[in-house]
Amino acid sequence: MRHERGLLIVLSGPSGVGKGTVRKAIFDNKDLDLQYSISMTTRNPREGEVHGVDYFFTSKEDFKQKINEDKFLEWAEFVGNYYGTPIDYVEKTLSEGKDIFLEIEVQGALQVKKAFPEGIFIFLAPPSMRELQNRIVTRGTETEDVIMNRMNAAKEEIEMMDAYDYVVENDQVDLACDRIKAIILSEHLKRERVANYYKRMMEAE
Ligand SMILES: Nc1nc2c(ncn2[C@@H]2O[C@H](COP(=O)(O)OP(=O)(O)O)[C@@H](O)[C@H]2O)c(=O)[nH]1
Ligand SMILES: Nc1ncnc2c1ncn2[C@@H]1O[C@H](COP(=O)(O)OP(=O)(O)O)[C@@H](O)[C@H]1O
Repeated sequence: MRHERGLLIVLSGPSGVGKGTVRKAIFDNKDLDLQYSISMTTRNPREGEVHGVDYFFTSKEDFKQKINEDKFLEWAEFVGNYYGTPIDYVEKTLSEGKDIFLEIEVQGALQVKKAFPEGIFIFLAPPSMRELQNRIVTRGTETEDVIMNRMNAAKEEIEMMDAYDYVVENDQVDLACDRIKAIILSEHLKRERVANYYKRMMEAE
């Protein structure tokens, strides 16, 4: 049958918009059966972050070696650090027919789109630039310099919104979470309908 592989879902958007928060809400909600792709990064762990849960933390040397060994589906340099999606787990999950969920920044999402045009690309957008800045400042994990760099990156990232299949506003976490759930469920229905129709059509006289 067609479409027996799982769905690849990419949630992307500017730093501070609430990707991590919304992603956690989606995973806490048991309506969807998704596997999370844990990224590798060279940035230092923040307080409370756990290796192998939030990220695989590594050195720049090790990261570069893995780039050369083609271990990443995509990777990007973002405000001075490397971030990448280990390819093996993505491939394994999809081939088992399970859905995989990636939370990555915009350059990486565009690379994934080239490799997996059938993926579902969701851009999480802030209600306003002022609110975006508020959220990064309120989170309190970055210095003023880093916040400025991230705000500059955000302006460029927001320009890439058109390349996505869906734009979801993160005004309230539970609403954004519901919208994303609705997108994933309807993509499932769409694929099932196409697959069933295809089967019926091929079996019919
Ligand atoms: N391209 C790419 N971006 C990633 C990956 N993992 C995380 N990111 C993104 O890198 C950016 C910085 O991440 P991080 O330092 O954790 O900051 P935060 O997301 O703002 O809390 C965010 O936009 C993440 O979504 C990855 O594997 N690949
Ligand atoms: N809908 C929302 N309304 C208000 N604050 C939010 C919302 N979503 C996330 N936040 C807050 O904004 C900050 C950045 O969220 P985070 O999930 O770390 O963003 P990202 O992963 O995109 O960088 C956090 O302090 C988070 O609690």
